[in-house]
Amino acid sequence: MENAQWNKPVYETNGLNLWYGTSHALKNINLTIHEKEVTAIIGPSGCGKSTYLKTLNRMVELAGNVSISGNVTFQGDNILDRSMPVEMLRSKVGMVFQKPNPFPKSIYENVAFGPKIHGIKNRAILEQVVENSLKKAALWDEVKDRLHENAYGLSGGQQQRLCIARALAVEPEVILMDEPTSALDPVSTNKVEELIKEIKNDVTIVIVTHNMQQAARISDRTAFFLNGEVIEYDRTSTIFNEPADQLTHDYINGRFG
Ligand SMILES: Nc1ncnc2c1ncn2[C@@H]1O[C@H](COP(=O)(O)OP(=O)(O)OP(=O)(O)O)[C@@H](O)[C@H]1O
Repeated sequence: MENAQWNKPVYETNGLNLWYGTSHALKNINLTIHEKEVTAIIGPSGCGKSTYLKTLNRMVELAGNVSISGNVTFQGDNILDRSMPVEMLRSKVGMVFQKPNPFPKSIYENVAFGPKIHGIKNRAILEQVVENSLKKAALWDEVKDRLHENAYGLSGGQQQRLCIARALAVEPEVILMDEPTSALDPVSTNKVEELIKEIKNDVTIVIVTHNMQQAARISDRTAFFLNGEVIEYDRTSTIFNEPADQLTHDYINGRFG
């Protein structure tokens, strides 16, 4: 069942424009991300999905030569304001990438890393955080007897769930996911989808996906991007069953993209 219609806004994007050099990648984006919902971002390759996602934690600036106008507020603060400390933002907003990227450390150390950075030193507390995070990421049973083995020994699907556990360990408000299952087999994909449905009780999720069935299965709202613009943004059931825009209809039905 979808969440209530008006969950509290977490992010509010107003009149966002972004250029890489002279290339206009995001055009007048207006989008509200609601708390404890899964918001899917869909659209053809190159339409600006990842750029928008990476604006939400200001990672996009790492590309260099990026200029931005407009407003993106996170919990009421404009994150594009230079005075907003990016570390504070990133401590509340985790990210999971297309390719699992565990650290070359043990499973335990991967999950304990963030809490340690945040100052937790007590071993018993750390052990509890690691266990809870791995349980939330539906990985505990598979790794509880090998916590001190290198994370690279896990399968790709397990590594991706470990990365989700690592993100959850710092109790973020939001997790941004950039095509988190595109490198995984169907069984692992299913596990990650189930876990996304589970963790949205605790955390807001924004997910970029090329897989429209996935967007339909797991998200509450869907934004359809095309050529740097949001063509339509609505409840997922509306986008997939009765979209307002012909372009959305055509994309959903595989006519292009
Ligand atoms: N670092 C960069 N420098 C210059 N242009 C970039 C950079 N990153 C992305 N772009 C361009 O910005 C546009 C949007 O790219 P983006 O990666 O956001 O699209 P996307 O919808 O996520 O695509 P895909 O589905 O293929 O990952 C594209 O035209 C892309 O070539």
